[in-house]
Amino acid sequence: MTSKTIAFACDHAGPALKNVLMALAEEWGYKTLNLGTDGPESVDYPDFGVAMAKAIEDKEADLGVLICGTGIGISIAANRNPNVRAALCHSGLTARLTRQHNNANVLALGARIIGEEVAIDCLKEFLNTEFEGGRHERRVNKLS
Ligand SMILES: O=C(CO)[C@H](O)[C@H](O)[C@H](O)COP(=O)(O)O
Repeated sequence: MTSKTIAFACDHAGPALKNVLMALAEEWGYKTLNLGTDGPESVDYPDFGVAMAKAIEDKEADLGVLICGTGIGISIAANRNPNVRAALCHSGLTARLTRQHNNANVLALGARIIGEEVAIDCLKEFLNTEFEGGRHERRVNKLS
């Protein structure tokens, strides 16, 4: 059992995938924080990227998952906050490596780019992988 809280946010391209991933995270013992959006009405991804950044900055969540059509716009928005290292991933391997090397604290996914199984794989690797530190710590420190 983990006491970590994972925040989830998406634009209108992501509610279906967000619900699948949130349910899985809860099944795996994580607390979840849903920052919306929850319906198909068109919204603006920066609003949700910024909401995620605030949740990370305020320590309401330990890690986050962002979803938009490509994962690009919403990760750009979140990454403008210096507390966020959002990584756009398209495979379990990239999700694992961004935890090991970049200490990414937010996983970004493109709901119109990858399928559900790949997204689940990304989430599993992201949540089950620790930062390696060492030479990577020096590089991550230079990001801020
Ligand atoms: O920000 C994006 C592109 O990097 C996302 O894919 C958005 O979800 C997309 O732009 C939304 O597009 P829509 O035509 O308004 O659904």
